[in-house]
Amino acid sequence: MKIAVANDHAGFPIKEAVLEAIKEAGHEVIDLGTNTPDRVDYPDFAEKAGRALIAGEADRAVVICGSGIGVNITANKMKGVYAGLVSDIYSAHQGVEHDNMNMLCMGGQIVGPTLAKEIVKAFLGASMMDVDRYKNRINKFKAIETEFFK
Ligand SMILES: O=C(CO)[C@H](O)[C@H](O)COP(=O)(O)O
Repeated sequence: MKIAVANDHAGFPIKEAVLEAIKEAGHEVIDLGTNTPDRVDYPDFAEKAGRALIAGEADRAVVICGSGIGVNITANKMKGVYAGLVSDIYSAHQGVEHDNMNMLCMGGQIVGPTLAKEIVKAFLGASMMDVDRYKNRINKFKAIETEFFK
């Protein structure tokens, strides 16, 4: 898969670990920055990753700020982006299996590099499960998305 990666300055400290995990899992990185510790605004980077998903340039995305919250809120404003804030391995795969999460958000001030690598690998190794109740629930949140995202 092609995986978009975007982060702000506070996500930068775990970026290298994230890139390593993606490559070790056999996927291609689309690096959307930032690539220095200089202060930037997280919405600009969450938006880049969301646009890459929506345009079909990326299959999934990993986006990092200090807490993961700012990028998560931003990304979920974009129709077609299903972002989850994750700091544990179970949620990293369950979010894909049940909810078809296509963007993983993490906090570089919350999750260390070793855990971040395991989270990324769990996210990338997961697939949506073919279970009617999960598909029905996704259809329900997509109906809400359609109503509210004009
Ligand atoms: O976590 C974040 C948003 O949820 C940002 O990374 C954080 O707000 C950056 O703060 P600062 O500019 O003070 O370094």
